[in-house]
Amino acid sequence: MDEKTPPLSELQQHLQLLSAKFSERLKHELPELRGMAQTLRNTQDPEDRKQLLTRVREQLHKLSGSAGTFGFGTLGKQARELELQAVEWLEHLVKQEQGHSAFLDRLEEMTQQNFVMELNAASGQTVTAVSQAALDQRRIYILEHEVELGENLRQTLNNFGYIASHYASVEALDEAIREHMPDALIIESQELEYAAKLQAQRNDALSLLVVAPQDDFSTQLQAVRAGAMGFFCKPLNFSQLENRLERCFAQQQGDPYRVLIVDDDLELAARYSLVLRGANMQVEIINDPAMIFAHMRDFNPEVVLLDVNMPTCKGPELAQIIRFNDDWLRIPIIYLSAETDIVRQMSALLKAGDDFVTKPISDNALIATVFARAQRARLLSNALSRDSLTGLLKHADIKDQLAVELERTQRKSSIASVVMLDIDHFKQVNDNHGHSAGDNVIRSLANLLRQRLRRVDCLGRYGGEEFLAVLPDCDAEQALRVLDEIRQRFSELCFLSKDGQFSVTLSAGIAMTRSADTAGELLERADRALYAAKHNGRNQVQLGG
Ligand SMILES: Nc1nc2c(ncn2[C@@H]2O[C@H](COP(=O)(O)OP(=O)(O)OP(=O)(O)O)[C@@H](O)[C@H]2O)c(=O)[nH]1
Repeated sequence: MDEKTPPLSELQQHLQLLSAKFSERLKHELPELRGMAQTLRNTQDPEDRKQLLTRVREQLHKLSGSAGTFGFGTLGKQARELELQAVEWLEHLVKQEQGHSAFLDRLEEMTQQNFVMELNAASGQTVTAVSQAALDQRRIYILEHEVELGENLRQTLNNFGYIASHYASVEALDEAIREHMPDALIIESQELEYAAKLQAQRNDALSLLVVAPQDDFSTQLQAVRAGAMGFFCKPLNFSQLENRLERCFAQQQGDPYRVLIVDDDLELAARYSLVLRGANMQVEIINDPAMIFAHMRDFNPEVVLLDVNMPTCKGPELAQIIRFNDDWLRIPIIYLSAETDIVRQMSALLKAGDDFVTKPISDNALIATVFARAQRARLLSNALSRDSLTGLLKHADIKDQLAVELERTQRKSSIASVVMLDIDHFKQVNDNHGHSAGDNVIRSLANLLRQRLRRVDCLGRYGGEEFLAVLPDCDAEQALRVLDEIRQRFSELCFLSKDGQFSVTLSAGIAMTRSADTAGELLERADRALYAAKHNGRNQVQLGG
């Protein structure tokens, strides 16, 4: 049930539709409760009363958790108070038979009221929508008076997959900006005044990189005051500059957090999902806890939201099942429950799980809780699984991804391409230009791959100068085309070392998931294709048999 984030107005409409659906549900649920209250009045047998009262309490518990979320705050509060009384009554069933008549009066009274949707109160929790930036290709403007340098930089950034434009004067840049705002601006330090003015006119900060003839303190301070995110001295190191751009964009817009909701209440789950999608998160819902494994594997959530009271399996039980699997230890589990008893909350958390959110929860509180958990989970996961030089997955993690993807293609009868890439004669790069120039080349290839491949593709640093990419739903022809384009662009990149400029090439081998039963076999095939590419003269892509 993974859907794209709808626009805000559409989202609000969806939310209202769900509240209307919930209101329809109340038309059955409230009379049902009233019926139970009346039966309770006439039931004398203590065992029957206990059973009935337990059902009433469960029903009240559900109502107290959901009504407020759908805008029926008063009903939610009343249900909560009655639930607490029902609990009390259940605990002292034998001793205290008198007080319950007042309880039943209040219960019947509640079910007869005509509750109105308190929309204003509910939408006091306005859903914060984060705009979905055009992620595919970033527009970069360069203001550089030295035409040759500006053009070279433009060409290099285009090779990385950006749409770069070069301007040789502030006037020309200003005209372009009036037409279309760029995602980032690279500007010379003598034009910082213009950059500062531009920043002051915007609500959100523009990614600004400053190029200066020297790195003195006062120019850098000026750059910081203009809102610069990077400062570079001439002669320009293009790959360092590109790397900084990449970091700026990664900070601005990461992939949406993935959230899995497990709740047997369809409408409530749909509501949470809409609210989180409105905050640019990707959400899947499951109503049957037994489906958990497939969703954990395929969707790979960064946060799991668990209802506590589900008929077939309690939330803490499901949390314990999730914790049986070491691969899912990093994923935070948040319980969503109308349970306010701190002792019972603690006991659930002691079994498994990381946090407790009490229903009804405001939209903004839900977003904030999930966001904070997801952010931390991603940071932790990146720190553990990402290679520090390139930010790509480490050897073991990309191999894990390969196994996951192979299993998925086998289950769904789909295909994926697996690519092994290696930089040609890399030892010579190190020997001729130094280790740090070599590191720059590795980082640049990682950035280029990130830019040119899709977000669904998995990328890892397999070895020193060797990379592994897994491209889901990508046939051999597409893989060949895209890899050959990457090869071509990489060969056109111009690197700088103390001894001058140089360029480098790469070789790649592709294997198709269909051709192998195991991840090991696939890697072997891709490696053989890479070997063939090297053997045939390098700077080429080969498709394995
Ligand atoms: N700068 C840098 N060099 C690395 C890193 N990891 C591995 N290397 C170097 O990469 C070089 C790999 O060289 P080889 O495997 O002999 O192959 P090659 O020179 O690339 O030649 P072919 O693959 O046959 O085209 C070695 O010199 C390693 O020291 C790294 O993180 N940074």
